[in-house]
Amino acid sequence: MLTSIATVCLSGGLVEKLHACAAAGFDGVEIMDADLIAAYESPEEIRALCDRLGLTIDMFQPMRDIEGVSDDVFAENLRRAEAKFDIMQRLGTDLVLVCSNVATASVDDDAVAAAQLGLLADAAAARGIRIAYEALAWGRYVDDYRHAWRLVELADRPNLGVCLDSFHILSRGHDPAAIEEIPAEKIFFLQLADAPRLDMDVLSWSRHHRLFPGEGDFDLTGFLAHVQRAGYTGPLSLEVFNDTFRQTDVTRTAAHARRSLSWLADRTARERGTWADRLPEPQRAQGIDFVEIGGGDLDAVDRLLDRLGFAFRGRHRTKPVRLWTAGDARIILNEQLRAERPRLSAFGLVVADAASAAARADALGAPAVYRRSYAGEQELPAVASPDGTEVYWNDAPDGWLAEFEGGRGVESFGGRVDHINVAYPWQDFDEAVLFMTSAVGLDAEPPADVPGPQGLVRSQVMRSRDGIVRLPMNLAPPTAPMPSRHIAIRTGDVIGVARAARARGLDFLPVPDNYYDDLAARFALDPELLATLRELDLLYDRDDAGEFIHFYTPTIGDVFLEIVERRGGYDGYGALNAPVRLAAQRRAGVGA
Ligand SMILES: O=C(O)c1ccc(O)c(O)c1
Ligand SMILES: [Mg+2]
Repeated sequence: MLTSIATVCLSGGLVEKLHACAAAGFDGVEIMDADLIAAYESPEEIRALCDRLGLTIDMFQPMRDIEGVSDDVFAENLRRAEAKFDIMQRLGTDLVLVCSNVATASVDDDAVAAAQLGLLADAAAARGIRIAYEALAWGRYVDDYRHAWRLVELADRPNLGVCLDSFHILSRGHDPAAIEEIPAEKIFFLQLADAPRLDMDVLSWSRHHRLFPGEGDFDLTGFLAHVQRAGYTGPLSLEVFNDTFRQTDVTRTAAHARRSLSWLADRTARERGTWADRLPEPQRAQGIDFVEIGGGDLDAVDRLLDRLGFAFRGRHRTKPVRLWTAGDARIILNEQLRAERPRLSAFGLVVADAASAAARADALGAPAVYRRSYAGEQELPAVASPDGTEVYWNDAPDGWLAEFEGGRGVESFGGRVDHINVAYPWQDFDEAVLFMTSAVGLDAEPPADVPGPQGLVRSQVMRSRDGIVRLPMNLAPPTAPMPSRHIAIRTGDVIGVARAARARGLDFLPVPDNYYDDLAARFALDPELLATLRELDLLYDRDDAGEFIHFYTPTIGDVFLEIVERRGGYDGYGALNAPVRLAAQRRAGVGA
């Protein structure tokens, strides 16, 4: 597989972009005209740099508003094109992207447009240059790749072909199946972008909201399978116009971009049986092995877990690490991590083959992490996720339990981890979605916005298909403090757990009275249940499938716990209660 990326995807100057593309392992680049214009290096210097970095310049782009014009406008367009052909020869690249005319087209006649493309191709041929014609989704007369292909066929020049761009095709709902009718040698270039389904004008959607493959809603494996069946063997190139990626760290974003192509090739091979670029087998998570809270001093977390009704299962034989459990939920407290404040530092997943899971994450460019361990102790392979939270894999899940000694043998309530709620700053969110999809094997649910006291918090649940692993991810508004992460424990009797915890002296996150008045208005609740909810600071939700009752502990450092009970088939997270929780936490000084 050859990989490429348009320089428009990245932040910084052209030279920085090229260094980042090479470091991320791309084979080539599409150089955006605007990036070259703003650079102080000459085309010859850029060419030499690409040579040195081992990058091919796969395409120069874009050339705009060429065809479908009057004769005098066309004469001027040819002059403009010749000047850019000069630049291309100095860059040493032989392929130029010509976008369908959006601005100056005045002649809606295929014969005229094809004749002009033919003349442009002839001028290019004299210099050994090839033209890739692309239908922009908002082109004046040509906005469909099938139309672009008809014009290319009509013009009939050996150095004129099409550029296919998944965004323009899929955003308009055009059937990509007809790609297979285009001869392979006429598909000069392939640009890939994903995008969320948005109800907005297609130009703004394209210029601001494109995403790397695996981060949006497009069926890119289906799209790529058509391209493959057409016989295309050129580079898979990313062309992602996105406001966030144009601001984020260039090296990190280039690596993130490269990961998206590895994921796409692997997923296409598995789903469609076409591309051969497979990564190690994805491992389905069968359960949550543990969740770890790290920090320099975790005594307050010990007290919290004790009062909540967790059982102390002992200290690690060789490390400053302690284990608390409630039924199948295992929480590890790790004072080896020198974070100032307690935080959610890691979680472990149970899989059939931990080494394969780690090899896959490694192939996707995730950095491996290691913990000190001694002979006889179970070693778990792990990588760092984009926010630094470590993900461990375990295929012998009870292996490490015996490393803990001196537990008190106290009974806990019956529980298991229901979900782990993580949070990302705005610039890392899409990268996190791709990481959780590609390296951890979770699927993205449709996102939702939760109104918080300092802006909308975007919430996106990543989960295993069977719902055993659920990872709601929150995106903080840019100017708000990062939302704390939390661990939610599911139990069959949240009221009993709450009562016992209160009797042991646990503070709860206090819920305003107004909330209960609203509950009474929204649901015809049994007065006794309503009184219990009010008394114990419990939150409530209900849908057609069932009921949800839950409460939150105070936040310690950057982490807190939630105890939940799901009744019937309730499958959500009490989204309507999230604004109340966020407001209550702000009042309690969290994130201040
Ligand atoms: O938005 C644009 O102008 C633009 C330019 C070049 C492309 O390849 C493209 O897909 C869009
Ligand atoms: Mg394009």
